[in-house]
Amino acid sequence: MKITKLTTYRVPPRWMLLKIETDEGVVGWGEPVIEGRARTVETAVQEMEPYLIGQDPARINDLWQTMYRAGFYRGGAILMSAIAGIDQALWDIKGKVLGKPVVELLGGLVRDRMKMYSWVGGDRPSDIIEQIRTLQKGGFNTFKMNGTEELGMLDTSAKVDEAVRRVAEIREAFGTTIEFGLDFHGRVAAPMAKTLLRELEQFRPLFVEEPVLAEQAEYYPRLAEMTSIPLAAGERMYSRFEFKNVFAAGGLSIVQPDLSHAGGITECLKIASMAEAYDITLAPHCPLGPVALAACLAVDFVSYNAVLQEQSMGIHYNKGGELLDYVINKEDFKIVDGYCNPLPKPGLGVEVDEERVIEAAKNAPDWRNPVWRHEDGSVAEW
Ligand SMILES: O=C(O)C(=O)C[C@@H](O)[C@H](O)CO
Ligand SMILES: [Mg+2]
Repeated sequence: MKITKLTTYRVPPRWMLLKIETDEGVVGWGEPVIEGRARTVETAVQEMEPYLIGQDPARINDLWQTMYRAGFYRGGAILMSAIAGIDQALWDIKGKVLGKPVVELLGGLVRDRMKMYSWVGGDRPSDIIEQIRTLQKGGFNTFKMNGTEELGMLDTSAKVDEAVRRVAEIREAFGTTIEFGLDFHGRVAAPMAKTLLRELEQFRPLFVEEPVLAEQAEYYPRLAEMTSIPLAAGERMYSRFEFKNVFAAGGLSIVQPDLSHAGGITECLKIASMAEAYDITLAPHCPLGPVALAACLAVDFVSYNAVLQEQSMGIHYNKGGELLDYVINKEDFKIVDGYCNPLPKPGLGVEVDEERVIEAAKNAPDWRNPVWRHEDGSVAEW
């Protein structure tokens, strides 16, 4: 079998889908994208084509290593997202050729169902109680929200109180009938992280995500020393070579590689097993589309340390498109009592509605995250 063609489709709300065709008619789908840089990743995918056209799609490991090493420069959000989407599509092809779900090619299920969580509150957290109540009706009992709005590198007690009050209200309303993670989203600088973690400790959030920016990862062990709140990070780290330094330094309890940013299934499987060796849990980042989610689930169902899976149904970013809009087998993604079952179909398990994708790609948005500014006019971490 030979790879014959790669086609990318940028589609609402802010995703990109990749179709890899072969000379025997088997097609694989991937989701290479960096939110807000879809066109850049699209070009990176096109620049990877010479490594792929005419090659045997079954040789995923050789194709992965070639895409990673042959261009001399490596790593980073763009190149690793391009490789990620191509890798996903190659696993999809392999499963379809063998008539098996990817999980079966990876040694089979380590669990029967996977715990899912849902976002609430939006960019500037609000209406959280109501949104939790609504999602509880859909069976969710685990949630994530932004921990703060814009926050200065050094900010006021009032801002700290605002963040704490929001969390206090959640515990007041739901007690321990629900769990929730707080995403600091890189908005919190080291000077404020210590204060916020100390003040939030009493409410025992399930985790605090990106307690500081990924480029400040040396703070993870120091922050972990002063709090019992599990610290989570990983969406802005892109290969096992980045994660190894963080694992060795300590501090992380949860690692959150993104299957569409960190080299795909081939790379994230390695990151997951490295994490397990350090007693670190796995909770793949996935505010994206159905193929990315399917790739996450393939890793979740074979990784003992997988504990939670993000999914984007109802997420505040999905304006103009929803998780299952481009999926024919929607029923396979059903979430029951907050859990998702393994996707049963061969390959990644997503039957892509290609006509819908092609139609939607005609109005591809150029999604960008907003540029926030502090009161003094300086740019704020979004
Ligand atoms: O889902 C998360 O944990 C996020 O932090 C969302 C962020 O990754 C946006 O997708 C960036 O555009
Ligand atoms: Mg996040």
